[in-house]
Amino acid sequence: MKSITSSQMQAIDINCECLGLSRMQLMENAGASIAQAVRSSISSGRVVLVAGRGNNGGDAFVAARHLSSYEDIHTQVILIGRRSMIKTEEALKNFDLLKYSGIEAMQITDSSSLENCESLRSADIIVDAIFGTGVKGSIREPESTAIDIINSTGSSVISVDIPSGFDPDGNSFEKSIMADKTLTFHRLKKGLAREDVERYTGAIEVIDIGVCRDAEVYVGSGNLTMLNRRQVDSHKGQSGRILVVGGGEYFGAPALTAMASLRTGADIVTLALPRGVDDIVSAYSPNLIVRSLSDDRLCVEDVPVILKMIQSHDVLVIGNGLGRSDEIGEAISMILPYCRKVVVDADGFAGLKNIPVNDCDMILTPHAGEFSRLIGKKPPSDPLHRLESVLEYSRKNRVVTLLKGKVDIISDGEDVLLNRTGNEGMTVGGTGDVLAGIVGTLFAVNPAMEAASCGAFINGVAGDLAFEEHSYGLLATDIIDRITEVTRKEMS
Ligand SMILES: NC(=O)C1=CN([C@@H]2O[C@H](COP(=O)(O)OP(=O)(O)OC[C@H]3O[C@@H](n4cnc5c(N)ncnc54)[C@H](O)[C@@H]3O)[C@@H](O)[C@H]2O)[C@H](O)CC1
Ligand SMILES: [K+]
Repeated sequence: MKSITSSQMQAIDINCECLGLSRMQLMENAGASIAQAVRSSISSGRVVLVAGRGNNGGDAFVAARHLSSYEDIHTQVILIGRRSMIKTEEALKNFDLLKYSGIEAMQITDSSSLENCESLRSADIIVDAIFGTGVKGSIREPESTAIDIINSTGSSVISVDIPSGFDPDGNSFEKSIMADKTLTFHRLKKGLAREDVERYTGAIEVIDIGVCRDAEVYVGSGNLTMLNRRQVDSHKGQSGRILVVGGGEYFGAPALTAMASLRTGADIVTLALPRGVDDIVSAYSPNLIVRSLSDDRLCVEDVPVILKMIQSHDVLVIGNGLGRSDEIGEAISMILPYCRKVVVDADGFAGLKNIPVNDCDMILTPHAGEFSRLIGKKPPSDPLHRLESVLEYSRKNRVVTLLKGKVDIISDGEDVLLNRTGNEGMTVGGTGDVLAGIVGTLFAVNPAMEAASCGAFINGVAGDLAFEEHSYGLLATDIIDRITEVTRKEMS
């Protein structure tokens, strides 16, 4: 069964919110499913729900409200902390609803009051909702003692989402609740997919909480929360040194790629350009560092110089405006095997005859015509088969493919994401060059799949902002001008 990380789950949460499905609604579904699970375990008896101060606890407050309507079940809530310490609005709202269901929650700030808590020891079921995917670092008090006490009661324990203390992503952890059952929401969390977890989780059940499909299938603002951010104390070069190898046939393409890369936050963008376009691009913007190649087109003689430059850059973006010839294709195929991270776009595909199967991390950004040349046939027109051909190509060649279209398809050979930002005004020349620059900068500090999918999203949103002002008259430079508006809003 597909498992996801806690940050992927958080991204889905945010994407749901953007689509209009609130955390409150998801919490209500989560809590109701906990109550349902308790009810199917016991028809009568004493249930104690031990809640933390985050949304894991919020789920338990909802469950308690649902259980309170069953007279033969005595429901008690213990909050580890005070009401004023509850972290989220939706958890607080559900805490405050408890009193209207006749439930008086105990508020514990000192673990000693848990030591002699008779109701914990005599509970038929304890619901563990101290924390779920939000656990960070070593377990503090009184949560730490709460975990020990719950584990010592011998009561049947149902854990909400994740046994409290257990690491959701499969990293090491110091202590955890030992549950008899774990109800995890929406998708199996990566840490729960491991072999040896039964002693902590007990039986695992994946509970549907009504997440809308698009929140997971389409790239959204939530996905951008997974991007690594520039550190406050970062120094020059830490946010990405990008080398653009392009131009020759055109000078505009590599210049657009380079400016987009800078606008996305790269520290340094160097262009290696054939003679003739080098001077034009140098004059285009003082922000660009231009190194001249040997001739008016990329050629094999340039390879040693480029390989040397690659050593001092994080990502190579190659192809924009290069033109096509056997010599250019040969030079590219001599460069690619020595790259750590490379974005191949436009005329760069000529060098991909036999993709170098090495530890090179590669993102390809073809449009439909370029993709059909890569796979040797026209890509299927129906969405599902088109998606499968991108998945298959990416898996076989161990690359991330961003197939551009009305709906972009992004795959790393395992997962597939779709991007539907952007508009028909973006068919104007140069938008692909801008995308390659955005993806290149993100790739410097993020995994390829995140860089490609979020790059497509940012490029499209910037294009939508440009369309609002310029409609079908929008230019690629208008998109570049709006990149920071998108990244400031989405990545601050
Ligand atoms: N779409 C979904 O999957 C839904 C998930 N829900 C539930 O929400 C939690 C995640 O909630 P969050 O508020 O992000 O964090 P937690 O409640 O898991 O924990 C935060 C809570 O715990 C405290 N804390 C964190 N680390 C420590 C520590 N080392 N020591 C002590 N205390 C710690 C922190 O201070 C906070 O108070 C998810 O698991 C689901 O259960 C939604 O309710 C429904 C949708
Ligand atoms: K839990």
